[in-house]
Formats: sequence, C-alpha cells, structure tokens
Amino acid sequence: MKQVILPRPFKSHKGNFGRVLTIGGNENYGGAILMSSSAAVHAGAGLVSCATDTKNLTALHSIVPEAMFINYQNDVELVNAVDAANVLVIGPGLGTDATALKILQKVISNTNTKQFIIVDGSAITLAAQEPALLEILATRKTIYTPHQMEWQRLSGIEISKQNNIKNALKQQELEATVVLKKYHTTIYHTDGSASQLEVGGPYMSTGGMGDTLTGIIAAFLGQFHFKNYEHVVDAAVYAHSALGQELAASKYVVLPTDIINHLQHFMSNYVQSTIQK
Ligand SMILES: NC(=O)C1=CN([C@@H]2O[C@H](COP(=O)(O)OP(=O)(O)OC[C@H]3O[C@@H](n4cnc5c(N)ncnc54)[C@H](OP(=O)(O)O)[C@@H]3O)[C@@H](O)[C@H]2O)[C@@H](O)CC1
Ligand SMILES: Nc1ncnc2c1ncn2[C@@H]1O[C@H](COP(=O)(O)OP(=O)(O)O)[C@@H](O)[C@H]1O
Ligand SMILES: [Mg+2]
Repeated sequence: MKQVILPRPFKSHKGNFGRVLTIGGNENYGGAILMSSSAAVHAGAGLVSCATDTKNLTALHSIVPEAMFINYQNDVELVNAVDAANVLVIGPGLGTDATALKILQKVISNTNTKQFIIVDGSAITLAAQEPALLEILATRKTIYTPHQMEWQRLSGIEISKQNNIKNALKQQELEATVVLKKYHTTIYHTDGSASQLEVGGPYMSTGGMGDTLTGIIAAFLGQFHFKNYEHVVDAAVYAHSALGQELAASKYVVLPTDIINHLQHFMSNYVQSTIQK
C-alpha cells in the first residue's frame, strides 16, 4: 500500500483521479449504493456518478452531494454514463429481479476493454446464471468481490469445499481478479498468484461493509495508475481492513460509515508516513 497511495501531482484536475460510475441500489437497498458512492468520493475518486433508482435521488444528494445522479431505468442516460466512466462498480443493492438483470445486461454489453469493472453483490448472483455475461466480463479488466456464498454461486464450489487450489482453478477460468471476502480475505490475480490479507476482523461484520469496499477499490483504480492494476486492488482491500482494524482499537464494532468517514485521514497519514521515511 505504501507504494500505491502517492502524493498528488500539482498539475492535475478531477479528471485525472477517476470517473467512477456506481450502479445499483433498488427501492429496498438504496443504502448499499450510497455507501459505495460515498466510499469512492472519500477515497479520492475525481468524479463519481451513481446510477440508481429514482427513489434514492434525495438521499444521494443529501448524503453525498459530490456524486451525480443517473436514473438507471433510463437506457440513454445509463449508456451515456457507462461510456463516460473509466471505473464501474455494479451490484451493491441492485437486487436480482428482472429489472436488475436488464440493467446488468445493458451495462456489461456497453463496457469496453479499457474500463475497470468491479462486480459485486447482486450482480455476482445474477451473472452466475448468465454465461454470456461472464464471457464478456472475461475480456474486460474485471474484479469480482464475492463473499463466500456469492463465490459458491459463481464458482459452483460449496463453501465447505472452497480452498486455494479449487478457487484458483475457477478464477482462472473466469479470467478475472477475484477478491474472496472472509476473515483474512484472499485475492486471486489473473497471473495465477494470490495474496492473503492479514488485517481486519469480526468487528467489520456489518451489512454494507462489502458495499463500502467496492467504492474504495474503484477510487484507488481511478487515481493510482500502475502497470499492474492488481497491486492497486490489493492496496485498496488492505486499506479497507487496516483502517477497520485501527478503528477497532476503540470501537467494539466498526461501521461502514466509520470507515468512510476516516478514509481521508487514513490515506493522508499513509502518505505522510511514507514521505517521512
Ligand atoms: N443497506 C443496504 O442497502 C444493504 C444492502 N445489501 C445488498 O443486499 C444484496 C444481497 O446481499 P447479501 O449479502 O445480503 O445476501 P446474499 O447474497 O443472499 O447472501 C447472504 C446469504 O449467504 C449466506 N452466507 C454464507 N457465507 C456468507 C458470508 N461469508 N458472508 C455473507 N453471507 C454469507 C448467508 O447465510 P446466513 O446469514 O443465513 O448464515 C445468507 O444465506 C446485495 O445487493 C447487497 O449489496 C447488503 O450489502 C446489506 C446492506
Ligand atoms: N469476521 C470478519 N473478519 C474480517 N473481515 C470481515 C469479517 N466479517 C466481514 N468482514 C468484511 O466485511 C465485508 C463484508 O462483505 P459483504 O458480505 O459483501 O457485505 P455487504 O454486502 O453487507 O456490504 C468484507 O470486506 C469482509 O472481509
Ligand atoms: Mg456484499
């Protein structure tokens, strides 16, 4: 992470730090996409747009006024927003009904190979049943972020049988990065290597914690440009849990919004401590 979170160049503007589009949040799960969008803003994404249900418009503008709103049921608005983005997050709170599937298909079929696509939550559950979508995603810079049940749906490997060898085999078939979230999350990279997280703990087991992670990954990919983008994914996953662990020193549970509210300080401290060394 030390090598990834860098001081910002003076000659820069918001367009240099990522155009992130978050897609999800149905009538019932608006919070999920709001947390993803807010995490992206607080982790430094230059521009964030949120494609969601119209019911979430007021909440979005009051909780994260930095983000722009897109009506995800308006095909023209949605496709234009996908076109303009360089990092996409799809899935937090999207739901798994026919509307959600239609939005997922519309988004994935309009992506290009330059974009990063973070596929989470409901989008993983839906894509697991749609070979045509998995095929497109295999040609993109895709990062799946499943919890163990979502990974069971996507990989066909039962939770009790999930291990590094089986997981890596399936991940290689998907031709994508897989962040398998659990106590000590494992990240399977496209080159066949894997990294194991050694920070974070059960004080992070609150609904919305994974939704928040998607926004951090998106912001990191949008602003930190490395040849091997999977180092950036590793750093984002590490930052999320390292910050959780730091906050847990004085909190019994760490909420997704606690993580969001401390991201700016955490990243600043990291840059300061790296510069001083
Ligand atoms: N505020 C909001 O708007 C929020 C909205 N959200 C949105 O909701 C949508 C559905 O996502 P989801 O994760 O809640 O449901 P689903 O995919 O059915 O998985 C749950 C099932 O899997 C099982 N399970 C086994 N192992 C597991 C593990 N390691 N981690 C987790 N679960 C595990 C688990 O077993 P059990 O709990 O019964 O033991 C249960 O049977 C998605 O779009 C998400 O973004 C949420 O983020 C919450 C905040
Ligand atoms: N016991 C735990 N130890 C470490 N991290 C945890 C633990 N429980 C949950 N987390 C973290 O919280 C997040 C949960 O993700 P997810 O289940 O997708 O949440 P949600 O969909 O509710 O946002 C993951 O980043 C996971 O690593
Ligand atoms: Mg989740």
